[in-house]
Amino acid sequence: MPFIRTFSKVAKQALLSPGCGCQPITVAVRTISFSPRQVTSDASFHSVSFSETDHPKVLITGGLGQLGVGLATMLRKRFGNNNVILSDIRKPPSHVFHSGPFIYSDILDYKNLREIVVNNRITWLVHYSALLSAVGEANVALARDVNITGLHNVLDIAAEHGLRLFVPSTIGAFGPTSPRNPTPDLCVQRPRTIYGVSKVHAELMGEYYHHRYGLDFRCLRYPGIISADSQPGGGTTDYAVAIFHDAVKTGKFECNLKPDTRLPMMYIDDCLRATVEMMEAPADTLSMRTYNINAMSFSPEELAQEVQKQLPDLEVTYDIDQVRQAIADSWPMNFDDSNARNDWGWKHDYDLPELVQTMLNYIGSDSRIAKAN
Ligand SMILES: NC(=O)c1ccc[n+]([C@@H]2O[C@H](COP(=O)([O-])OP(=O)(O)OC[C@H]3O[C@@H](n4cnc5c(N)ncnc54)[C@H](O)[C@@H]3O)[C@@H](O)[C@H]2O)c1
Ligand SMILES: C[C@@H](O)[C@H](N)C(=O)O
Repeated sequence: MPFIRTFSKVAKQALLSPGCGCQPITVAVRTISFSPRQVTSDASFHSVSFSETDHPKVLITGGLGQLGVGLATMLRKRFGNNNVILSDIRKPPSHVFHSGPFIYSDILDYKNLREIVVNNRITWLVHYSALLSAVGEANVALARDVNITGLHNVLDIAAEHGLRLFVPSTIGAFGPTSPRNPTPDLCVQRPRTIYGVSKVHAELMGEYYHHRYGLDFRCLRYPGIISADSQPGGGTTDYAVAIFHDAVKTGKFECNLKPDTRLPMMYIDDCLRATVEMMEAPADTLSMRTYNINAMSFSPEELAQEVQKQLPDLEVTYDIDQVRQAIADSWPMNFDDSNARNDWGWKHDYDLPELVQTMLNYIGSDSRIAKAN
């Protein structure tokens, strides 16, 4: 029986301050027989007494995807290398493995995840594991397991151990009946992908645990994220990363979305900074627990034109992927993030020209180094 059903009392507000966690990473060696899903009805959440001056001890699930390594780098600079643990089910590349603590964690393995949280005195959990929109449609059963069952494990462990929990949502949490231009925080959400359905579920479950049990749940709906040094994991917005690599390497790009498909987008540095800012925001500044964040909106032809200002010889052709196109046509065109801006001061740094310049500088210098070696 899920532990949530066994609680008769509403737990007190989970502690809001970031917690301490200065121990070196602990390898899981014990088998724990006690399950928090079987606690008795008079149980209450841990009352964690951390000093305000101590750093949080952070665990990032699904950390080897497009966003996790960058977030770990940012958090490690802020809180210290040993206070941020990356985890995933994949083998980390050598530079990631040697840059700070890494641990194997399958979010579908509840006991293992709980053991990692306990043994390492985790206080913040950033839950990045997911199957994105296009790969989710290709494997609905796996997406349902990872995105929904995995989330249940994370929620229960976060609630039981008084963690601050960040779960990203997405523009994909909206659907064809949502207002698309712009899309506000609160409106109809009837997505038509398993990815979107699982993210609406995550938003609602996180907010429910917050109101019912005091879980410090925080959620941002990210737009499509664009990064130079990490590859996207199979989404609908991936074209906006691929164009830069192809433009620099071959001077040609074949786009899988129609030229006028407008979607909200953001450079990775803005996305990761927003995540840290929202995690650090005092609870009383958060009038909601799930916020839209945005930076820019553009279509493939507008992005191509901006890239062609720097690389005029770039040739762009279109070969439409019907699955991705149908998904994109149901998503927001512009995202209204005024609540994030008003409540906790969200402000993006990168618009389209800065994004293009930054991406080309990064990928261009990378390819010059590769050619020189
Ligand atoms: N990248 C974007 O454009 C974007 C936009 C909106 C929201 N998001 C959200 O941000 C989060 C991170 O996105 P990303 O782009 O880094 O995703 P990604 O697909 O690149 O990485 C996801 C990671 O999850 C891991 N994973 C899969 N199954 C797992 C399991 N059973 N246990 C543990 N890990 C598992 C994968 O190995 C992978 O490394 C996701 O929740 C995603 O929905 C991303
Ligand atoms: C938008 C986002 O959630 C992801 N990049 C996708 O396209 O699936």
